[in-house]
Amino acid sequence: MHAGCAKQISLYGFESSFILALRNSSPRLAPDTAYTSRAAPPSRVRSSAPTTHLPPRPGPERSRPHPQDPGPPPAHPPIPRRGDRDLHSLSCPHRGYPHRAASPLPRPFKNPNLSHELGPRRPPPHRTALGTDPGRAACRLISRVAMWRSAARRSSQIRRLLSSSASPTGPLATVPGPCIVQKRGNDILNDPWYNKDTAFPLTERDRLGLRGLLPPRVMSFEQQYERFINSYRSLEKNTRGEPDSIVALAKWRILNRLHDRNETLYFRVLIDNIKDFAPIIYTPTVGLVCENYSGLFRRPRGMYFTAKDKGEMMSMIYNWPQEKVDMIVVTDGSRILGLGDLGVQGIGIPIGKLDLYVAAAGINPQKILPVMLDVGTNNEKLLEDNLCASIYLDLGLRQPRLEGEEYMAIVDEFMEAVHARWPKAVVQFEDFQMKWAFETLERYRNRFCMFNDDVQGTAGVALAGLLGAVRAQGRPLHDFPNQKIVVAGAGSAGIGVLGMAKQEMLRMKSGEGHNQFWVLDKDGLITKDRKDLDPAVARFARGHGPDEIPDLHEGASLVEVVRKVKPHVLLGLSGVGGIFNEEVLRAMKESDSPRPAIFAMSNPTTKAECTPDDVFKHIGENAIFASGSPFSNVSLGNGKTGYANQANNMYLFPGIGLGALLSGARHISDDMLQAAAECLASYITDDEIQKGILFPSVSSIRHITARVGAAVVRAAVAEDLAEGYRTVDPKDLGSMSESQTVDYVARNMWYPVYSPLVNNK
Ligand SMILES: NC(=O)c1ccc[n+]([C@@H]2O[C@H](COP(=O)([O-])OP(=O)(O)OC[C@H]3O[C@@H](n4cnc5c(N)ncnc54)[C@H](O)[C@@H]3O)[C@@H](O)[C@H]2O)c1
Ligand SMILES: O=C(O)C[C@H](O)C(=O)O
Repeated sequence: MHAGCAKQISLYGFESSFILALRNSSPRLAPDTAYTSRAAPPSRVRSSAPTTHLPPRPGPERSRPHPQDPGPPPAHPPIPRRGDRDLHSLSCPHRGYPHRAASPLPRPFKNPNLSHELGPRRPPPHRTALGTDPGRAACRLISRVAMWRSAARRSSQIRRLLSSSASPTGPLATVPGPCIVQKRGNDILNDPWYNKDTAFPLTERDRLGLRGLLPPRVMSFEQQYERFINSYRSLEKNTRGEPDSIVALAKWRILNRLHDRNETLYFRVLIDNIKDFAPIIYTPTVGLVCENYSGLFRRPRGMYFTAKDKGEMMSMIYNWPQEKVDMIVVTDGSRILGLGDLGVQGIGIPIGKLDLYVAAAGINPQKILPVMLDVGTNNEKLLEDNLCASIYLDLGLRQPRLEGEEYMAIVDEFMEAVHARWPKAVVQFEDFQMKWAFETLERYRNRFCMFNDDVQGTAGVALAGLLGAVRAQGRPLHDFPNQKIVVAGAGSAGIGVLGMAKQEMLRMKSGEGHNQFWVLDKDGLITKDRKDLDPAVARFARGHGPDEIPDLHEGASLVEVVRKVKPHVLLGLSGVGGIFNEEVLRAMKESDSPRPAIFAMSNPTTKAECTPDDVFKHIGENAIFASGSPFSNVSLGNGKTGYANQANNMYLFPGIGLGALLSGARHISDDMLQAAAECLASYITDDEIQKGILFPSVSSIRHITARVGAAVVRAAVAEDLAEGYRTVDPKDLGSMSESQTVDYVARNMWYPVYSPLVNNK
C-alpha cells in the first residue's frame, strides 16, 4: 500500500469513529424540532419574508418600483416581469437578480457627498501603444498617480459609509417576490434550491403538498441560521486538539451537507461568515478535499467531460438541468494548487471558486457550472490506485493524459458546446498546467469571453500588492519601475505576474525601462544561457550587459540572487513550501528597501514559501508580508502587529467575471484586467498601507467585488467591448457615472433569502 492510500485510510478512519461521535451536532441528524432556543437571532441576519403576505401579483403590478426606492439611475434594467425569457429566476427577484431593496449594497453609492468621481478611463488609442508620444505619456502618468490618490480617498469614504449606514445585510425594505416552482411534495424537499427545511410556513406546506412531510413546528430562517452556527461551533469545540487536516475536513463536511440540502441557508451563512468559511470551502482546505475527493464523494456537483466523450459534448451539454448558465469554472486537474496533477479529483477547485462567485460576486447559484475535463492523469499514484481499490477508488479515467492535438480537440469541443448553448457565459480556466494555461488562453481569449485565473487573476492581485508595497516603502507610485523584484517560480502564475508588472512599468516609463526582474525556477536563476527556454520566460531572462549584476550566473541559487540583488520584493509562486528559509530571509534584511516585501503566494498553506512568523522573526517588524493562503497576524510585542495579508486571486476573479457578465463583454481585455487590479490597489488607504496592510479584509469581499466589477464594466465600455446585459445596452452602460455603475453591479448581485414558493403545476 502506498503512502497516499495510508493517508486516505486514516482520514476515513476518522469518518467512521470520531465523526460519528459528532453526529449529534450535525443539523442533518439533530431533529429539527429538538431546537428550543428562543434566543434573539444574530442581528446581522435579515428577517425572512413575512409569510402572511400574499405574494405580489405578477404582471405590471410587480414592475412598480417599491415606494422606498429612490428610483433607478438612468438605464437601470427594469424589474423583470413574468413572460420575460428567463422566467424562473426573474420571477424570484432575490433568487435571481434582486429588486433594489434587496441589493447587497444599497443607497450609499448615491450619496451626494461623494461628488468626486474617478473620471473616465483613458480612451483606448492612448493606452496601448508602448511607443506613444513621451509628452502624452508623462501626462498619463501624472493623471494616473492623481487617479490613484483620489481613488484611494474615495474608496475609504465609501467604505466608511458602507460600514456605518449600509450593512449589506441590513433590514429588507420589501417582501421578496414569489418563486415559481414546478415541483411538489418531496421533490421540493429534495431540491436544495427550493428546500427551506422546517421553515416552510403552513400556508406553503398546504400549497405545495408538504403537509405531513415535515415536523409540525415552523422555524424561522434566523432560528435555522443560529442552529447551524451552533452546530458548527460545537464541532469546533469537539474537535479541539485533533490534527488540523481532520478538523478542516470535518468543517468542510458540515458545510457541504448544508450545501447539499438547503442552498439559501448555505449561501447566507457563507456570505455572513466569509472570513471563517473561505478557508474551508476554498484554499487551503479545498486542497485537502481534492486530494481526498474520491473518498469524500457523495453526490455529483457540476459536469464531467472526458476523453471518451469526444463528438458527444454538443448534446451532453443539454444534460445540464438549468436553462441558463452565466459562469463556468473549468479545470483539467493537471496543476491543482501546488499539489500537482490530481486528475478528476481537481473538481473541488471549480466548485470552491464558484461558491466564491456566489458569495462574493452574487452570481445566482442556479447559473453556475463547475466543469472537469478529464483527459486522464499522469499521477502515478492515481493510475496505480487499484492497489488499494477495496478502500478507495479514484473516480477518473484510468489513462495517461491526452497530449497535443488530441488534448486540444477535447478543450475545443467543450468550448464550442458551452457557447452553443450559452453564448454569453463567462468561462474561467483554473489550475491547468503551464503549457495548456498559456496555449488555451491565446487560443480562446479573442473568441470567447474567458480568462485564465492563474495567469491573469493572480497577476492582477500581485500587481495590486506590488503597488501597495511601493506605497508602504514610502516611495511615490511612479517609482514602481525602479523596484527590484526577485520571483521564485516561472510557471503560469509567476509568468503572468511578471507580464502584468512589466506592462505596468512600461506604461509608467512610456515604454522604456530596465529589466527589474530576477526570475528563478527549479533550476535556479534563469539567464539567456539557458537552453530551450520557453519564449514566455525568455522575456525575463537575465543577459550579460553592463546593467547586469556581476557574478550572477545561470542557475544561481535563491540565496545568492537575493544577496547580490538586494531586492525590494521577493515573490514566490513556486509551489514549494519553505524555500524562503532563514538564510534567504536574513539576506532580505539587507534589501535596498527599509521595508522589504515578501510575497509567499503558493497554495495551499503547506506550500507557502515561508510563514509570517518566519518573516517578522528574521527580517524584523518593518517587513511586509503577504501569502496566498490565510495566516494569522503576528504579535510583535509592544502592542504592535505584523500583518499577514492574503494575496489571493479571490480578490479579483469574482469581480472580473461579474464585470464581464454585466457588461456583456465580447472578450476580456488586458485593459479590463488592469482596471480590476488598479481598483483593488486603490481600495487600501494610506493609513492601512503604513501599517503594512496591502489587501482588504476578506470580510469586505462583496463590497470589493462590486467595485472591481464596476471597474471592469467601465473598462469594457471604454474599449467598445461591451454588448450590454439583458435590457441594458452599451449606450446605457456608457451613460452611467462611476457610482451608478457600482450601483448597477451591486443591484444585480444575488442575495439569499427565502421567497414564497408558488406552484403552477
Ligand atoms: N496566491 C494566488 O492567488 C495564487 C494564484 C495562482 C497560483 N498560486 C500558486 O502558485 C504556485 C505555482 O503555480 P503555477 O501555476 O505557476 O505552477 P507551475 O507548475 O506552472 O510553476 C511552478 C514554477 O515554480 C518553479 N519551481 C519549482 N521549484 C522551485 C524552486 N525550488 N525555486 C524556484 N522555483 C521553483 C518551477 O520550475 C515552475 O517554473 C502554486 O502553488 C499555486 O497554488 C497562487
Ligand atoms: O486557488 C487558489 O487559492 C488560488 C490559485 O488559483 C491557486 O491555484 O493557488
